[in-house]
Amino acid sequence: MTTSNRRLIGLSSKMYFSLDKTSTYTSALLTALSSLPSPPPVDIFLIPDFVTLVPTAQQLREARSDVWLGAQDTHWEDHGAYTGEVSPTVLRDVGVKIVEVGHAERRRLFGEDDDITAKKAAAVARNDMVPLVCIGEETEGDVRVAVDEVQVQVDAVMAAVDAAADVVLAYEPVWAIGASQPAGEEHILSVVAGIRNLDSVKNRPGSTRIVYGGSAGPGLFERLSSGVDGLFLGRFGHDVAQFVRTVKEVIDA
Ligand SMILES: O=C[C@H](O)COP(=O)(O)O
Repeated sequence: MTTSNRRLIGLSSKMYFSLDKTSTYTSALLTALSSLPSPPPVDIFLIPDFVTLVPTAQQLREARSDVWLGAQDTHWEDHGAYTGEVSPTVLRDVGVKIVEVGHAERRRLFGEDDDITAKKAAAVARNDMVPLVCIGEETEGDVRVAVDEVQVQVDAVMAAVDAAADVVLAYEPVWAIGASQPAGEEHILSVVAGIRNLDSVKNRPGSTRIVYGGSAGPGLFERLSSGVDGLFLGRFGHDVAQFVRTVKEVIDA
């Protein structure tokens, strides 16, 4: 796998979209992105739900798109008696390139801890996809406290993932997810600088890109571009025009 330091921006539809909505969203997105240079100067990813991965992969293939297909989760084993789970090998077969693990909603609602998140991240890298590891502190407050809380999450993942693999960390303060506005730029930049300075991050040979997520949308990236590698959008990317506007901002900042 080649390492990359390109900026990246993507969107997870979480469980908001119907089958039809994912299809119409993807078509509109591909049309809007066709005005960008090809290949685009940043990595762009789209993460629909599991059921729509196959038709979305087909849409991307038919459009010969450079947009990366992503998955919202994976199991940590490649095969076995794990009813209801999805294998990372199947995700790779479908054409998935980036897999989200450890999202705050998985941690809070489904009891996923750092150990499970680390095993999932390792499984993604082992199957030649990029782990998109969500990390973030629970409560709004001091930068030092946030970095200490996030360090435990990051160290667990980095101990499990091949040191040469590309990793993307999505810094998503839990208190800024689903909010009306993102965390303040000073807080984001300070915590991201603290993450980059962790031994488990700065000493690994593989690339570690850090994007910000949590009520991200248009108008944010120009304030973060000095220290952050991109954005991870949720609700504020549901409108294709708003998402593409944000993509352009990440390219131009
Ligand atoms: O997966 C994306 C993040 O959790 C952000 O979601 P949000 O922008 O809707 O708060």
